[in-house]
Amino acid sequence: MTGEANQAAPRPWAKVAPPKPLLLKFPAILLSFIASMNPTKTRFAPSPTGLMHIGNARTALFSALYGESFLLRIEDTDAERSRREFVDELLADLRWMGLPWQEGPQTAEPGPDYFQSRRGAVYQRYYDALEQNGLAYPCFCTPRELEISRKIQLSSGQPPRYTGKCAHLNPEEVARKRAEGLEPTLRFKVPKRETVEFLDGVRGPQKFATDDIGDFIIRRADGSAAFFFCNAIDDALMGVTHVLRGEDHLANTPRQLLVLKALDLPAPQYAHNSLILGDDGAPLSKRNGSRSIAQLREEGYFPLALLNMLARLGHHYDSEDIMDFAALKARFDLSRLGKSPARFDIDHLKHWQQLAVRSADPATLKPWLHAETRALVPEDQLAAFLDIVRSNCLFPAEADGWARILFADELKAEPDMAAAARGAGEAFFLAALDAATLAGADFDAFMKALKAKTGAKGKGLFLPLRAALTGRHDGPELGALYRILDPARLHRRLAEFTYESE
Ligand SMILES: Nc1ncnc2c1ncn2[C@@H]1O[C@H](COP(=O)(O)OP(=O)(O)OP(=O)(O)O)[C@@H](O)[C@H]1O
Ligand SMILES: [Zn+2]
Repeated sequence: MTGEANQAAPRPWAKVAPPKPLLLKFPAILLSFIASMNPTKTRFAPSPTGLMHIGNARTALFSALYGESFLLRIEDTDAERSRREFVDELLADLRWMGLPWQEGPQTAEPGPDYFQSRRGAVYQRYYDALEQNGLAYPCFCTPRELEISRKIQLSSGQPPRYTGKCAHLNPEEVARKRAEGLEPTLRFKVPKRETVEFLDGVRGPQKFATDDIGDFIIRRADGSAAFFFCNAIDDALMGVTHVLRGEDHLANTPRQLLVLKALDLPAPQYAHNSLILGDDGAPLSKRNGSRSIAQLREEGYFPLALLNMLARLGHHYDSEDIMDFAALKARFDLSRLGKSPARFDIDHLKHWQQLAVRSADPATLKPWLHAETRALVPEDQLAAFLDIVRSNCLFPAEADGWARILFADELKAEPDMAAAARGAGEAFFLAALDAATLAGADFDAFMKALKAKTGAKGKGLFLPLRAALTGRHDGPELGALYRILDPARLHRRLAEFTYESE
């Protein structure tokens, strides 16, 4: 492995070691040891609050590409927005993309190992440890009080952050407020006048002053764990060595490093990728209804196309060839990640889709077709039809269109194509019928005979034939059409214009 992220992160802020909670000291040492023995372990930790979009998918892919082992964790502490069906969709999307996770849930049934909503008891041990060591305190401030304080700070030109008001409550005051039935949040006490530094695998050295970070909530009033806390704790407990995630989390990292340091837990190395932007220039987000992976899957995109597009979105490969997951993984290099935001362009995805369709074998292509399409195509014509699909279609719906043209009787011609056929005249099609009868399955012989009889060439030869046989401008080469059409149907289509042109 190469790349900046594998160098030890400098931690000059670790000058004064915090009091080590005895209860947790031994496991922490053990965890560091295990982490040092283990291979690079990455993770994807989505919240099941919507359908996975291309930004999430790229984060998952980069993590899977980089990690020697890859873990999946469901961050479902937001009870209001988290939904079981989104976990289902998420697992389906990752499986469809072919991203194998070595650790993580196999079903959407929440369990204590990889669903944060079920890990309250684990987190409680660490809350207790922080509180006992004076590193966290209950906060009874109401949302309204916090909002007023925020406004005051903003109006006096200060950045809004928690004032630390409740840090000064004595145990009696805390007990009294609790007795009144007030449910506090738990805040992490941020050390003063320190600097948090880390080496970001994408963005290089990072430095944050703790004085710019207000004491932040690590447990919500309803008892649920806040992101800063459970995300960091779980990475440590699960032995994650490298966190590849979106840049939206960069400012969270110093907070998470402070929590881990306070608990003497090992910190992973972080690499923050630029966000993927949509057409409107805003980052893709579950909240703004960005195009979902499920939607792409339904439209018939191949996972291989998506993987190849995503792997090149903000990451450079020397080869422009389509590669499978293993090849993408072998050539993935953290130092080739770009710092500027990448824009999702559907045409790039279509480019890879075209390569994926072209290179797909029958075993991949056949189930990709709609069931109705498969029902239309005679078994002995399937291979020839798949060849037509490979060079003419991007999606199953397009393949279905061609199956209807080639294997069903009714033909809906584009208006100008019907005119083009009629324009060629009765004599042309009578000659074509004769030539077809003479040549049988031999397309070259058919063309030769038709040319000889009519003197037509170039567009004047091809266009009326294409018009009569398919009713469409574009499509498979004429020879392929000629060979795949049932002779009786071919003759009927040519004969059609021997009457109409009168
Ligand atoms: N537009 C984006 N581009 C790249 N990565 C993204 C983008 N949006 C989110 N991510 C990353 O996807 C991972 C999972 O994030 P999460 O499940 O919170 O999704 P989200 O789209 O940010 O959701 P929400 O809209 O609820 O904030 C995180 O690592 C996050 O940084
Ligand atoms: Zn408070």
